[in-house]
Amino acid sequence: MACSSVELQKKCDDLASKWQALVQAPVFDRFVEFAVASASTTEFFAANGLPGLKQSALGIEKLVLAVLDTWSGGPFPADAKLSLDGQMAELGARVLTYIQDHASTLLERREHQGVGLHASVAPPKTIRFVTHHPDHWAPLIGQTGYFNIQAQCCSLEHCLAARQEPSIVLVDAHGFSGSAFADAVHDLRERFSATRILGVSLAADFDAINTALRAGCDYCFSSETAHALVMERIVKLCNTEEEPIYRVLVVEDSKTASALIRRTLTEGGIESQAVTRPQDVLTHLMQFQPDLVLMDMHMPGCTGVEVTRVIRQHAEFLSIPVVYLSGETNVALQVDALRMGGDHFLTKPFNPVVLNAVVKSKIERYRSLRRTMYQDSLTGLLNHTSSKQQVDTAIRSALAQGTALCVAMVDIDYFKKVNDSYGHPAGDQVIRSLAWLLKQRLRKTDAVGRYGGEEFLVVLPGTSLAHARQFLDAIRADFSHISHPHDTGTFTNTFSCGIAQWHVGMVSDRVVKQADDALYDAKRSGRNQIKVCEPDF
Ligand SMILES: Nc1nc2c(ncn2[C@@H]2O[C@H](COP(=O)(O)OP(=O)(O)OP(=O)(O)O)[C@@H](O)[C@H]2O)c(=O)[nH]1
Repeated sequence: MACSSVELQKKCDDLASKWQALVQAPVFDRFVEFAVASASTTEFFAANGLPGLKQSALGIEKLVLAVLDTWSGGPFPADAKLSLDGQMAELGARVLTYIQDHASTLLERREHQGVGLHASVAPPKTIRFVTHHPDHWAPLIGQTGYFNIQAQCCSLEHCLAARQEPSIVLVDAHGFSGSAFADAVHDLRERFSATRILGVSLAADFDAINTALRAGCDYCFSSETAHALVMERIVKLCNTEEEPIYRVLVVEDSKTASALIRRTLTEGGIESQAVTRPQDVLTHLMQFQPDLVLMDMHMPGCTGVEVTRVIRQHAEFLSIPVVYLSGETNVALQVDALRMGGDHFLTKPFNPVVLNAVVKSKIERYRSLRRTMYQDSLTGLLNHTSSKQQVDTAIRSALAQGTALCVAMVDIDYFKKVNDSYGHPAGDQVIRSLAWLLKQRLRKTDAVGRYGGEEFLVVLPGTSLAHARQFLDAIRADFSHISHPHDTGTFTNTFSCGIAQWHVGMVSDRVVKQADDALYDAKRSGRNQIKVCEPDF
């Protein structure tokens, strides 16, 4: 969970207080506030990795949206009130149980990640295998330890009785009869609020997957899925990073309308800034760096379409989503506005739940598009250009803060032989394994990128040469034990590494070159080892 117990309780209390306000005075404005809060609560649970709580909140949101469609004042529908009362009480009880079970949250523990030695920072994630065939999963369980994940096989009853929620439960459908698998998943979903549930060994048909998802699985795999793909999902789930908060620039000349829009965005957990003069839009875009622009259509001296056209003249804002929000009901004009570089059109008065949903879905798309520009597609790490930029950024901050900085080059040994002996896909899997391992073991402040084919660049701010060596050597030793699957068995592999320490006056190319020279030294000295570049100042 990425939030603290206090934040979780606050979110739940906020929803409850809006519900109470509505019960006391059932007026439409209060209902809209409750509607927005319910959508925001669902998203809050989803964003913080709480799928069980999300499911409960979603039930409330669905009821609310049904009422929003039909009710606009007068006595609040009695059946809806009864259902909402029940679901609010159930959610409150579930949140309370969850908080009591989690005296120290992952966030509280995570805060320690910025300090100390790398190898001891991240608390291990836990995965439980609920299976009738432990031998089948033994090789995969053997791998997890290297990724700082504690795995264990157990019975369903044992798993349900656990005091601490595991990060992941993998439920193996093989060996469950009739509806027992769906019942097991359902019980786990009810019991655990944050655990991700993986259904494996399912029949590869629509009904089997749909039933598993309905019961509460978050991810489904058929019996034909390779273990490597299940492992990839497990590592990804354990590797989640926090998304930076969404940012929206509101271009609107009416201060009242702007305040209303911004309040709705805040309810949805979105940060915003307002521009009342269209002429100031470029300055705000540069300074605030939003993910989306919400644009009024008619402003004094300028239309929203004209402002969008000016924005689109700047290469860096060519793809930023622009959503028009206007009282304009003329469809031809709306279509024209979209043709002129807009992405969506919402009419005023706006439905606040829909506004936040549109804004968020547009931002998600935009961010994932941007990610492809700086991420390597095979590993999800930074690509060559972005990893070099990370070195420059780290040098600037080491200079400003007067702290240490080390840069390392990591290269898989005899990789050509892997491709030649086991095939290119097996080679790709080795590259991915090393990428996951590095990512899993680094601190939030470190950076790792895929520098070339089987070569990685690691940036370790605030780290001495001795610590960098100790940390990377532990990873080297672990990597050499990981068995990689191929068609008829498994094989192991090693890597070599060179480390250089940055000193004041060194440019990024020089420190990277020194790390590369040290890597060459490690290769020449027999591989599967680490060499450091001795300071030459
Ligand atoms: N499977 C796979 N292979 C790749 C990828 N990128 C580069 N390679 C291969 O990686 C191999 C690198 O080989 P070499 O540079 O000779 O190095 P090596 O065999 O690892 O030998 P040493 O580095 O000296 O230990 C080449 O055969 C490339 O084709 C990739 O994305 N996937």
